[in-house]
Formats: sequence, C-alpha cells, structure tokens
Amino acid sequence: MTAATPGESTILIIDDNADTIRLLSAMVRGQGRVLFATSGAAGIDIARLQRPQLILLDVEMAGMDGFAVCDAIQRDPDLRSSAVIFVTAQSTAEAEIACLDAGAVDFIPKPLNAAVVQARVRTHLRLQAALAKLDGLAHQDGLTGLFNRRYFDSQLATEFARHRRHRMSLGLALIDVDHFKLYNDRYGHQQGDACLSEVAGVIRDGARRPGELAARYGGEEFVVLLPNTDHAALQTYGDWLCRRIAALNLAHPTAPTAPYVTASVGLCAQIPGEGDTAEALLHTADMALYEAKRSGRNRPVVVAAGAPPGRAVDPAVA
Ligand SMILES: Nc1nc2c(ncn2[C@@H]2O[C@H](COP(=O)(O)OP(=O)(O)OP(=O)(O)O)[C@@H](O)[C@H]2O)c(=O)[nH]1
Repeated sequence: MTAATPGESTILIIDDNADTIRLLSAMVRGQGRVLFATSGAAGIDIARLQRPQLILLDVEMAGMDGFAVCDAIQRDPDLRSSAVIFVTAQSTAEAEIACLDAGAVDFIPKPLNAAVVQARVRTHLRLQAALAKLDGLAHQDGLTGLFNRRYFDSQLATEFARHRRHRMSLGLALIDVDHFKLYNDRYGHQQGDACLSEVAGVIRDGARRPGELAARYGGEEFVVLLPNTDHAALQTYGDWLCRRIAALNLAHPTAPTAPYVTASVGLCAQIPGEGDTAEALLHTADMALYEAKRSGRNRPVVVAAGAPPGRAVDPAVA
C-alpha cells in the first residue's frame, strides 16, 4: 500500500456502462486521479499496474461480474490493499450484505447522488491514507527509519521467489559497524544511537534503485536487498558503502581499525535454483561478513553462494 493523502489518491472506476463512468468520474474528479475500465478483467490489469487506493466497482457487468472481480482482488496480495466500493442498483438489505461479505468496504446505491458519492469516497480515501501510514509504521525501525527485520524477512522471501521465477541474480549485503561496543563505551548509548542513524542514512542513500530495500537487521547490523545484481556490482557497491561510511568521519578514537567509524560488509548474490533457500543466501552473506571482520574490518567481502565457509571469491571469477 502506498501512503497517499486524499488529493494524491488514485480512484479506479470499473463499469461496463460508459455513461455511468462519465457520471462517476465527474463526481469524484476533485478527490484524486481517476482511472477507468469497462470490464472486470481490464480493471484488474489496471489495478495491478496503478495500485489505486479505491475501486468503484459495478456489480452487474457482462463477463466477469463485480463479485468475481472483488474476489480476485481479495485473493491477490498485490491488490488486496485497494479498497472496493460496490456501485449497484440493487438496494435490498440482502444485496448490501452480500457486497460487504464479498470484501467491499462500502456500498453506493444507484441512482447516483453526487453528495453521497463524494462523502463516501472522501471517507474511504481518508481511511486508506491512515491505514497506509500505519502499515508504513509497522514496517519501520523506530531509530533509523529504515525498514525493520520483520518486513525485510517477508520481502526477502517474495524477492527470492521472484528471482527464481525470472532466473535473475538476487544480491544481499550485511553491514556491521566495527567495534561498536567500544564506541558506546566511549560516547554512551545515546550518541551510539545517533551514530547508527548516520550510518543508516548512508545505507538508505545507497539503496535508491527500484526494488532495493534497506533494513535494520538488529543492533548495529543492517541488511540490503539488491534485486537483479551480480557479483561484480556487489563489489562496487560494497566498496562504495565502506568509503561513504568512513567519509562520515565520525570520531572513534578507541577503535583499533581506524580513528573514525567504519563498517564491514558481507555480500553475496545468487540466481536461485530449485532447492536453494533465502535462509542459505542470508547465511552466505553472514559468512562473508565474518570474513570481512576476520580479515581486518572496514572492507567489503563478496562470497559465492554455496562456497565453503570463510572462502571469499574474486568477484571477477564468481
Ligand atoms: N547505542 C546502541 N548500541 C547498540 C544498539 N544495538 C546494539 N548495540 C551495541 O552494539 C554493540 C555490538 O557489540 P559487538 O557485537 O561486541 O561488536 P562490536 O563491538 O561492534 O565489534 P565487531 O562487530 O567485532 O567489530 C554492543 O555493545 C551493543 O550493546 C543500539 O540500538 N544502540
């Protein structure tokens, strides 16, 4: 679900009657971007691409009727966050209950009354915006504003399956601040928190390509999901991260590695095959991180998925 204020919302009208579409569009135009489809199947396709906050759905349509469309929306994890309001001439209590039972959030009766349509759409757009905000908060790490581990885990599973389907290479980076215990000991926990936020800012800046996802994995450890990324790109990314974190120039006089805050980065990538698991990929990134720490810290280490523990690979031959 994307957070949107009512003015930025997208409303999709699915109706096989062009006159009704024209009428409804004119009524809700001021409340967001209005899209339309003249069949259930076309509506589902548009919803997948445009992720509308609200779908105004005709019940009686040729081919796929409104109930079938609503059912398809409820079953599709990518569409489920769109709220459906049925628009129908059937005004009996049974018809209304059937619409709500089908998963719709509301019901607009025909003939259409502009004030009623606008009030209902306004209310549901507000609710959708509030839900999106809550959704975002539930996925966020309170200290750094990055995604939290729970959300990362769910996205890792989804991306792993997607990369397996499309035979694409999925990259992972585990980032751990070096000698952070010493930093806390020297400056106190509060400044330690501020340091983690600064490091998180660099990690966020480095994960801006579509689909990239940066999360706080726990404590002073972060993780980045890098879709469609191969070993060579991992090495470049890891070098960049280490350089940028060092360039924050956060004093760390008691660290044996350098007199400023540094981080170690473990990286790996894999085109997931049958039998491969996201857990094993994470484990490989962890091995790479261990190797980065062992071999001196303040560096990236890239490991081939499935390589024996501790064996770093030259990215050029991976
Ligand atoms: N300030 C602050 N400290 C944290 C937080 N989470 C974990 N830590 C501290 O991070 C430190 C991690 O210490 P260690 O796991 O020993 O690792 P390290 O000192 O970074 O050493 P290396 O990882 O081996 O370079 C511990 O002192 C934790 O208390 C946090 O949210 N805020």
